[in-house]
Amino acid sequence: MLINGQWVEKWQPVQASDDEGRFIRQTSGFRHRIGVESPEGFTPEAGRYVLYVAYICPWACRTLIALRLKGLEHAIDVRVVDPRLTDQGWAFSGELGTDRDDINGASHMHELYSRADPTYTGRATVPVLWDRSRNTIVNNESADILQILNRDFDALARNDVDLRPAALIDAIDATNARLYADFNNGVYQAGFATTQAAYDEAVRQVFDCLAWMDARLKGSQWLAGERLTETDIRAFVTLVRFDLAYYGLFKCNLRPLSAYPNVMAYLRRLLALPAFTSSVQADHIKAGYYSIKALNPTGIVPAGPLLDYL
Ligand SMILES: N[C@@H](CCC(=O)N[C@@H](CS)C(=O)NCC(=O)O)C(=O)O
Repeated sequence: MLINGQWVEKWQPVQASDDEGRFIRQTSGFRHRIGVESPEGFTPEAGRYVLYVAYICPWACRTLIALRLKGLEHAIDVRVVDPRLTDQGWAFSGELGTDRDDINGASHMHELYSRADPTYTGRATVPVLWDRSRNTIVNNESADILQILNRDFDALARNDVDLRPAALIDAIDATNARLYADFNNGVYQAGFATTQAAYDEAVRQVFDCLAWMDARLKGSQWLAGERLTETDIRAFVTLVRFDLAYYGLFKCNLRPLSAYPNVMAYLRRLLALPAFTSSVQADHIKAGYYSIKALNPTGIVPAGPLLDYL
């Protein structure tokens, strides 16, 4: 991680935990919005911003899906880091077809953080929305970037899609809150738990949440109302990694995903949409998660599972 703008080599992929061994996620440090009246001058312009993502990362893939659903590929460049975290964090090496950083010439993601803030302390996470005009990070919080892509770039979006319609905001926010706590972050809490009690608590939340989603999807195509919203993006990124990584590596193995028929049908429905399918690189997901040494010291990537939906 970066400490006061300097990369500290003793990088530890397992995140912080509380006294009971529960995993704690770092809060994001750059939280600007984009707008014609942005006090920092972050105005919406085609060609000005770059979205840095990793295909392994569910948080980054949320933003990639939103960008493609909105039809913003022509306006915002995307650069992809390698799937494996190195001892210097995310790298640009061209591994598995990833990108070199031709925009900033960085070899590692942390260089962009210290360029944006020479005194930055924290992990150099993806996604990052970068401003090539002011040479800085606009935002590194995927929940914000989802909203930025949905609304702040509306004048440039080629698709007339609203992922957060006013009439559904309460349902979206309520569903997102449960999804985040019990599912999106819940799988990480199971995977990175350092005590049995913390793991037991997390894995129960994950499977209670799957059962709740399955019941909700019985009479509805989407999770937060009768249309596709950002909530479906948030659910998808965790669902599509479930069999590939969370079931095995994160020990979320109480039941297979196939035990939830409505959830499976929903996952297939989302995978039929190009913005969703194109965000899934199974080889990156497996290589990335199984490279977490603290959870998989040998680094061996399992052969399976063979999945008929990917
Ligand atoms: N709050 C962030 C979390 C992003 C996040 O945790 N990204 C992970 C990859 S899945 C990361 O970059 N980890 C690198 C690290 O922790 O050093 C968001 O949702 O945007």
